[in-house]
Amino acid sequence: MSLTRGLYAITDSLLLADDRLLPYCEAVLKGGASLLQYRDKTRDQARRHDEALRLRELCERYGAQLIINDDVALALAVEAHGVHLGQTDGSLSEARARLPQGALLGATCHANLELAAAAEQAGADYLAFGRFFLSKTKPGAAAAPLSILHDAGQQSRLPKVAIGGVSLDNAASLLDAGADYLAVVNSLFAADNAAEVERRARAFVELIHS
Ligand SMILES: Cc1ncc(COP(=O)(O)OP(=O)(O)O)c(N)n1
Ligand SMILES: Cc1ncsc1CCOP(=O)(O)O
Ligand SMILES: [Mg+2]
Repeated sequence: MSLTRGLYAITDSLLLADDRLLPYCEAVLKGGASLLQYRDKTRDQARRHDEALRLRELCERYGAQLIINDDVALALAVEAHGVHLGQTDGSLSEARARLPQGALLGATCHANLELAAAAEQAGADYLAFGRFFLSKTKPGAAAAPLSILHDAGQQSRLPKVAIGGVSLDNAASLLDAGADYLAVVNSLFAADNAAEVERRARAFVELIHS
């Protein structure tokens, strides 16, 4: 399935503790998210494998794609739809070579067009830029200007993902600046119940397709 535009939900092990992972992820998928990233920084390999497998099954039920953050081996083990790698997560070209044909490879490019060009050269399927707004999930992430989205579009035809503090209040500014996907953690998952998560996902998706 090729990438176009949409909502890219990213999990967070703190916000999704206490058995919230599956129901809240199902809620974003019901709300129309097309990409779901499993982002878990713990070292509990057995739990990570189990959760990733369940999320892959869930994504398949909703016609969405599961992307594994940081970990090519886990993506291969659970037959995920793809992997997202940052600048310190290993070689993109090696990941490309290890992944099966058709698997998605995403790359963090911060606010740097040279990183974007290198990622494209290495075989990335999308380019992620940010953080654009203050992020509760990753408060130390370096700021990126909205103009990087426009500039990246001049250089590449690959889909551009915007990340960092994305909310329903600022989403339109990112879409206007050229974002194809909105990658969101806190504004989706910091919610009291799954119905609210679904409502927020639906609102993002409506904005993206309006
Ligand atoms: C879609 C998307 N964009 C950027 C990131 C950040 O990746 P990275 O820089 O490797 O930081 P961590 O997420 O691993 O802390 C991402 N995960 N997803
Ligand atoms: C992983 C990552 N990389 C840059 S900001 C960020 C976190 C995004 O989470 P939130 O949507 O809560 O700001
Ligand atoms: Mg990473």
